[in-house]
Amino acid sequence: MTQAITVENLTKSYGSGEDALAVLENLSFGVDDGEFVALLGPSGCGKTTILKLLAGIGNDYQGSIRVHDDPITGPSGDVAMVFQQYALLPWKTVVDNVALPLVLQGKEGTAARTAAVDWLTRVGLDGFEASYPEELSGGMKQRVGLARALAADPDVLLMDEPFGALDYQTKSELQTKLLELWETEAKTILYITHDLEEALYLADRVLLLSCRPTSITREIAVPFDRPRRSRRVEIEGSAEFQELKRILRSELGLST
Ligand SMILES: Nc1ncnc2c1ncn2[C@@H]1O[C@H](COP(=O)(O)OP(=O)(O)OP(=O)(O)O)[C@@H](O)[C@H]1O
Repeated sequence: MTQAITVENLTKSYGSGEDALAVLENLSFGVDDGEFVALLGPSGCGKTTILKLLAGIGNDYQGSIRVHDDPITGPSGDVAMVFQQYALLPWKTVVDNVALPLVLQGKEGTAARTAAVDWLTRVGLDGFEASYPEELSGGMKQRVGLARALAADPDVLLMDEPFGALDYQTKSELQTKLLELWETEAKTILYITHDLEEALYLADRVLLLSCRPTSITREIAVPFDRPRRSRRVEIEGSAEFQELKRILRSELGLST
C-alpha cells in the first residue's frame, strides 16, 4: 500500500519569542492511499493546524509534509478541504460554487457547470443548482461543500468537523452519504471530529492526539468490516464498539 499522506517531525508554533505558542512538536504519521483516518484530540491541541498545513495554507513550519511523496509547498489540486462552516461563496449560486474549483483548474465554463450539476445530483441536491447558499439548510450547504471538494477530483480530502454543526438526523444522513462517496471514489480522508461514535463508524484508524504541543498518544485500528452503511445499528450496538468507545473516552480523560 502506498502512502497518500506522510507527515514527519512536523513542528509548528504561532507567534515568536516569549509569546510563541508551540502547537506541534515532531509530529509524525502516515495515511495510506484510500484510507479513512480520524483525528481525535482535546480542543485547541492543533488538529485544524495539521489540516491547514496539509492543505498548503501557511509554510511557516519545520519538518516534512508530503502527499504522494510530493512536498506540500502551497495549495494543490491533489488536496481539498471541507470546513464545518461550509465556506461557500454567498454571491454565487450552488452550481457556480461547485464549478469554481474546476474553473480555477482551467476547465471551460459550460463543462465545469455540467460536471458541477452531476456532482450535485450525486450528493442528493438535484433541483437546487440555481439556489443561493443562504436559501439552503446547514445539511444542504454541507452537501454543496462535499460536491465542491469532490468535483476537483482531489486524491486527499481533509475534513474539519464537517458535520459538527448539524442535528443528529442530518449528521447521520451525511455520514452515510460520505461513506458511500468514499467507497465509490476511493479517496484518502483525514477527518477531524470530537464525536467518538462518528470516528468509530467512519474511520479505518483513529489517531488520538495529546494536548499542546501535540503528539499521537494512541492509534486504534477500527475492526468493523466494510461496507458499514447498512449495518450501523448492529455495529454501534456491538460489545466491541462499546469497548472501543470506552477506551477512547478514557484516553481523552472523559468521564465514562
Ligand atoms: N493563526 C493563529 N494565530 C495564533 N494562534 C493560533 C492560530 N491558529 C490557531 N492558533 C492557536 O493554536 C492552537 C491550536 O489551534 P487549532 O485550531 O489547530 O486547534 P484544534 O485542535 O483544531 O481546536 P478545536 O478542537 O477547538 O477546533 C490554539 O491554541 C489556537 O488558539
